[in-house]
Amino acid sequence: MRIGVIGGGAWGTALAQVAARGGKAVTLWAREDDVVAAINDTHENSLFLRGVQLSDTIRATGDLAALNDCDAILVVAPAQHVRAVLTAADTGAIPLVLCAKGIEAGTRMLVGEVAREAAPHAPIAVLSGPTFAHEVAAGQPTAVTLACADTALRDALSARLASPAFRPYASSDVVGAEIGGAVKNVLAIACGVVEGAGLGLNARAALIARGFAEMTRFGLAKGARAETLAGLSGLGDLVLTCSSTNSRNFSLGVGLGQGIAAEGLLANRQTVAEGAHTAPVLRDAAEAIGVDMPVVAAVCDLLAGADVREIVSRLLSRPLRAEV
Ligand SMILES: NC(=O)c1ccc[n+]([C@@H]2O[C@H](COP(=O)([O-])OP(=O)(O)OC[C@H]3O[C@@H](n4cnc5c(N)ncnc54)[C@H](O)[C@@H]3O)[C@@H](O)[C@H]2O)c1
Ligand SMILES: O=P(O)(O)OC[C@H](O)CO
Repeated sequence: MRIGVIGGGAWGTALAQVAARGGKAVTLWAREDDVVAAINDTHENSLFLRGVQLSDTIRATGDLAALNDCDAILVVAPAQHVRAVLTAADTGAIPLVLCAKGIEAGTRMLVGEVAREAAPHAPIAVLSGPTFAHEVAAGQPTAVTLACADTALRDALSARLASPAFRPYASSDVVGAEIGGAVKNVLAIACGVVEGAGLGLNARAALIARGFAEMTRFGLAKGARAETLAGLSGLGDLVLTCSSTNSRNFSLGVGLGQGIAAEGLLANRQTVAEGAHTAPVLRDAAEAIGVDMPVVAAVCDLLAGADVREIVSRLLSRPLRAEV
């Protein structure tokens, strides 16, 4: 199975490295000419994944047409750009493995729904889970959810990508795998706020648990399965992203918690904090179907400039209620 990758950010590059293990050829499309040149000339993506020596069987290209002879393509552009790159790539019926975590602004579509519109003939799979790119690229042990309705395709993809250090767990719940990854980014911002505002570890644990309740309410309403949300792509990724400043979303929240305005934190950044884009879309999508997501709403208000103490006091003064 010849693998192509769309997206030369940290995660696309790390996944190219996963796919290239054992000396297999991988074609990686990157948007930036200097990323293409750096990968081909020095086998390092010095812009997005500095310090990782990449396999010399990874060939980078700036030409999307170079992916047309692949047997499967990992789509690793940020969620807000997936539609544009898939439309431009025009890869026909080549299976797409969606690896971005987010919801498209404007349409409120999950990345899978976007891909079905932009590439209507392509079989769709989703790869998601607790995966810091640097650790994956360094070969540290990692497990992910690989969701696809077509079991033969799913098994072929799993066999192609698996190694002792990279374990895909199979699922048929594509929507569930997507929702976990999209929602956890917003909740990670909230946990970062708790850290930045010095509210303590009890508060962070409470937020992870109550955030997971929000993820579950929204996911079930959208047709996800509870066990997917409690698995690697949901709770697993939530715990990872809410625990470390290695997370861009958590780090953004730390800044907000310290009272720094979102505008400044988000200006001129090269790396993506998906939760900032997903938060308002998720809040609106939840409101539209009557799902209560107070932590997500609080993150939206903080991103819009609300005062941290006011938002914390609003959350803590909500009426007491049953846990479940
Ligand atoms: N970095 C990780 O550890 C990690 C792990 C799992 C999933 N993800 C997800 O992977 C996706 C990509 O994130 P990343 O970390 O690889 O990115 P990154 O932050 O390392 O780099 C930003 C990426 O955005 C791309 N980009 C910027 N403007 C663009 C445009 N107009 N059109 C197309 N692409 C554009 C850049 O080319 C670059 O590839 C995100 O959805 C992210 O949530 C990331
Ligand atoms: O750095 P973040 O917050 O985008 O998180 C990266 C991955 O999604 C963690 O699984």
